[in-house]
Amino acid sequence: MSQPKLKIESLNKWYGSRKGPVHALSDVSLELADNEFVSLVGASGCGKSTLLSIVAGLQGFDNGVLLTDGAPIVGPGLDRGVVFQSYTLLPWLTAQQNVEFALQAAGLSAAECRDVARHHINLVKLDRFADSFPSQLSGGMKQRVAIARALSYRPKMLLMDEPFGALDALTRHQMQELLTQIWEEHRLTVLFVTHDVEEAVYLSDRIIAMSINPGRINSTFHVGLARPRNQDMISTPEFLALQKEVLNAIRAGSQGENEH
Ligand SMILES: Nc1ncnc2c1ncn2[C@@H]1O[C@H](COP(=O)(O)OP(=O)(O)OP(=O)(O)O)[C@@H](O)[C@H]1O
Repeated sequence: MSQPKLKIESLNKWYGSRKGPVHALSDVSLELADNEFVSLVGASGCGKSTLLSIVAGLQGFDNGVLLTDGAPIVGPGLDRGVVFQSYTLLPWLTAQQNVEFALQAAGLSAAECRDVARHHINLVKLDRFADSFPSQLSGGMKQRVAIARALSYRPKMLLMDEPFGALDALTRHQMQELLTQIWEEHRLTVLFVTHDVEEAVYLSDRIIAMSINPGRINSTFHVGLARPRNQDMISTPEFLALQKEVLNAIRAGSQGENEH
């Protein structure tokens, strides 16, 4: 049997705080298959961002197992692209240059950087805005640049923390369409954090609902909706029933064990 793309086993993470230790992740175990799209949902503070940043290698954990393709994750790497809610673009560089900058760090020549960056700017449909600076771009466009940048060094895994959380509803739907299209064409493993259950159902193969205090996995939902998906599916009984089930799980997990 092939290795899972991501394997998390009995992972624990504690933070120190003035009020005492916070058990941010308690015995979290999760596997992602190659090309699988998995969303993490749950009440604020259940550890979604912590888990994502640990997988990104941006912070460590106290104990447990964390492997990608069977190898331990010990820090950030080009095999994992990260997109956050805030756009994190360099304001003094154009859209094209922001992507080139990431590629220079990956060791490509100047000509390769230019070509690969242009290809990914086109992929996110920003051809006409390649030479615009972030201040000249809308929120959705800035997030397209961030996605182009994350995809440009061809990661095997895309880690996204509320990437569309700051966008208006229409732009958000457009970005969901774009992401689905890119994911269907290029196939990569995605771990996606969102507060929006509709978004999670629309995008995912699987949804992981987490509980708070301590942060842990409380339920898993397989999304059986056919692909390719379209926004019309959002009003079908099947979609709405799953959305309700996930919402109920989030509600049930929003009061911590430590608070009863
Ligand atoms: N740097 C830190 N120091 C201390 N405690 C932290 C730190 N970062 C997160 N926490 C705590 O760890 C728990 C999990 O936080 P985390 O941000 O991962 O949750 P989340 O589910 O992503 O929340 P949200 O949906 O609000 O972003 C919370 O109790 C939070 O207060």
